[in-house]
This record gives sequence, structure tokens and C-alpha cells, in this order.
Amino acid sequence: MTKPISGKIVAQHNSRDSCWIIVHGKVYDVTEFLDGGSKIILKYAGKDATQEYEPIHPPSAIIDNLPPERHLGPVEEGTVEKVEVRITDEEKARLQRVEARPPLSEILNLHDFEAIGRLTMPEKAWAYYSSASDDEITNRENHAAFHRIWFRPRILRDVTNVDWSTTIIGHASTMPIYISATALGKLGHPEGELNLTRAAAKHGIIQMIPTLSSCSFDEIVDAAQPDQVQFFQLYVNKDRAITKRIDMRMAFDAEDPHEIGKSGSDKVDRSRGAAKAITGFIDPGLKWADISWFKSITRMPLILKGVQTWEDALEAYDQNLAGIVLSNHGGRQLDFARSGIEVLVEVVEKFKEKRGITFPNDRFQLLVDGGVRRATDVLKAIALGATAVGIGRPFLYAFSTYGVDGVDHALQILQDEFEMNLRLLGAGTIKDVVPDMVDVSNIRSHLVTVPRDRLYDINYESMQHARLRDTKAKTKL
Ligand SMILES: Cc1cc2nc3c(=O)[nH]c(=O)nc-3n(C[C@H](O)[C@H](O)[C@H](O)COP(=O)(O)O)c2cc1C
Repeated sequence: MTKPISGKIVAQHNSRDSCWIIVHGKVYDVTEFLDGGSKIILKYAGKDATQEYEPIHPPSAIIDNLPPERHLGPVEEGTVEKVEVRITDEEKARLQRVEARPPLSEILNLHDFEAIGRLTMPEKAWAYYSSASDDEITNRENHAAFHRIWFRPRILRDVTNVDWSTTIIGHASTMPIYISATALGKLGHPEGELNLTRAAAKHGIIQMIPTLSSCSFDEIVDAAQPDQVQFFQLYVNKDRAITKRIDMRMAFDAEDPHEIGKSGSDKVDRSRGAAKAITGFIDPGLKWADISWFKSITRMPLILKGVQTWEDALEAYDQNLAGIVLSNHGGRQLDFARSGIEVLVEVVEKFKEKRGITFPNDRFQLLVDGGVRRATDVLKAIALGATAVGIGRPFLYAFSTYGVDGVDHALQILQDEFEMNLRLLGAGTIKDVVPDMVDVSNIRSHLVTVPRDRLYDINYESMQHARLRDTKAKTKL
């Protein structure tokens, strides 16, 4: 066994010429990672970097990416100078707000998780999770687009028993939703993505594991129940050998489908640091011609995420993919990209026109994400031909403040909303939710609103989010 290295020796390697760091009690020589000047690594040169490293990288990242000769061995216990953690007044105030968070019984909808998360989450986590690109127009449009679709409910139908379960890419799901891939789960909660895995198991829904998870792929798969289905979101590495290795492991570890991620970078303004630090490996050269290579290295169904036009949807169909996710990445890439729900309408129309194909369709499934906060949003997408929708941020907010119980509660809210709204829509099952049940005539209009009717608006008593406990009587959020 390698002899433990004294913290004092490590501390001497604190420069660009020789940079050692400690992560989880092991010493690593990361000098070669400093090419291009990584300020954040240098900040921890010669020190214990575990706290900074942990939320951003899975435990195995450093081991997998650094050649074995750079793994210098364990650090000698008790010799490392403790990095002083100073608790600011702001942080103290935040911790008090965490104590004052309302019980889950007072969280009535997915918006409430966001309202409480904004007040209680660590600043970095809130910035990374809630932010989007440029002016965040697409981020807000994603939800607003659902407001341009109205229901045409049917009456006098027997809805004593309603069933909102479905099948997504051949896998049973208790609801027509799945948990979309979101990076850096440990920024919000020490258990990170495992909160999602456990709640997904409890509710019988599918979790999409991100390439950039904070927990390792193995941890997430190990936390799953034996029959639990998980998807894998793959960012394609510039070094295709690495992508191939990931794929081989997927095939052995999880017998389930995965999807190819978009090749663009996670472009996020309010939290530039985290996004830039983790996306440098993504291949901007990924192209349609590469699809055949993916097919040659895996036997799992492939779904392409990030499709935003009918032309690309048709190309994906022609390349025999199992489906697509109509997604603009939660408004985190190109601002003014249209919402997934709007693109869905165009895709369904054009497939009918060009190929005579209708949806939902088992040979090629349409998934949608972005801005989904209510079961009614989901039902609109289902009526328009989607098989299921992905939800991202609400689950991040839920686990950041309440851990796994928060995600469980969020999923229960959705289950309850499905039951109620299917009845009100006059649909006994998901198959009964058909195009005639929605009026989508305004979906393409991106009107800027007319001046508001102030007298009427002032009389409207606005709904309130959940509130912190001890400030409830005094403050509005
Ligand atoms: C904090 C955050 C991180 C994300 N990370 C990824 C990622 O690593 N890979 C990916 O394919 N999509 C990622 N997404 C996009 C989501 O998969 C999904 O498309 C989006 O969140 C849906 O919008 P919603 O948050 O309004 O539900 C991320 C989204 C957020 C909010």
C-alpha cells in the first residue's frame, strides 16, 4: 500500500507548475488539468477540495479521467489544514428560513416548491437550477405556451374509474410523465439524484439519468429497485472512445433505453461558472451522419433530445430512432427558441401531411418537455399526440428543500391532479385524451400583451404560494 502523504507536503504543491489537491482523503496531481488556466482548481491547489468538488462531479470522475500515475495515494490523517468555513449572515438567515419552511401538507402544487425553494435553497443551487439563457424569454415562454391551449371537455361520460397509466418506449409508467435529466443534483441536496431515483421507484415512473449527475451512474443504478426502469441521457464526448465506454457500461448495468443529448453547451448566465466548468467535453461536431455509429455500438433504443423543428423530427424518424424529445433544454440554450408544446403541433401536422403518420405512435414516440407544472399541461400534450412529457426543475426544487419526501409529494400532487382532471375532461384513460379535446388555434401566436384592465385586475384577489411558517401572518412572498 502507498505510504500516506503528509498534508504539509501536499500544501507545497500549490502552483500552476505543480498542483496537487485532496478529494475524499486521496491526493491527486491535477497539474495537467490546468491547461487553459483553471482558476477554480488553482484556488484549491495544495488543499482539500472535497467540498467544492463533490456537488459538481461524480466521485468516480477524477479516478476515471486522471491517469493512474497521478493518483498519489492517501493523505496522512490529521495533517491537513482544515479549510475554514465561514458562515455569513446571509447564510445564517437562509438556515433560519429553512427551519421555517412549511410542512409538505401546505405545499399544494408544483409552483409552491419553487416559491419555497427560492427562499431556502443555497444560493448557488438556486442560481444554477432556476436560471436560463440570455433574457430567459424561452424559459418563461415554455410555461406560457400552455396558456394558449384550452380544453374542450366532454360530458356525460362514465368516469367512475379513471386510469392515467401508460407505456413509454415499451415501459410501464403510472403517469404519462418522466423525470427529465438535470445536472448537478448535489448542489441542492447531499443525496442529489438519489432523491429522484427513490421517489420514481415509489411512484412507478421513469427517471432519466443525466451524464452530468453529481452521484455516479453506479450509485444511481444501485439505488434503483430491481425492476425499476431508468433512461440515460448521453452527452456525446469529443473523445468517442469515452462515449463508447459509457455505452458498454450502460448495456451491462441498466437494461433500459437511453437517449442522445444535444451537442450544444449548457449556456446559463446567472451561474456561468458551474455550467462552463462541466460542459467543455461535449462534442460540437456531432451530426446526423453519426447516428449510424451510435446504432452500431448499442442495442438499446435511441431517442434524440432537443429537436425543435418538424424537419429534424422527420430526419430522426427516417433514421429509425425510437423517438424524440421536443425540448429547448428548459430555455437554457438558444433564447427565443419555441416551446416544445408548440413544436409538437407542427410536428404532428407535418408527419400527417408528408407521411400519413398519426400520433401517438409506438414505432416513433414523441416526448415533450419544458414548463410543465400541472397535470393539465401534460394532458394538453397528450391530446396533441405526445406519449409523455418530461419535468425538470420542479423536482429539483422539491428535493432541495424537502429531500426525497419532497419529490414523493410532488409526484403525489401530479397523481391527484391527473385523477381529477381526467374526470373533468371526460376521459377514462390516457387513450381517451384525443385532439378534439383541445383548442390549439392560438398556439403559434406570440402576441405581446395588450395594456391591462387595471380596475378589473385590482379587484382580483391573487392566489398565494405556500409561505414560511413564522412569517405567514405578516408577509406575502
Ligand atoms: C438545472 C438544470 C440542469 C439540466 N441539465 C441537463 C443535462 O445535463 N442534460 C440534459 O439533457 N438536459 C438538462 N436539462 C434540461 C432538462 O432535461 C429539461 O429539458 C428541462 O429542465 C425541462 O424544462 P423544465 O425545467 O421547465 O421542466 C437541465 C435543466 C435544468 C433546469
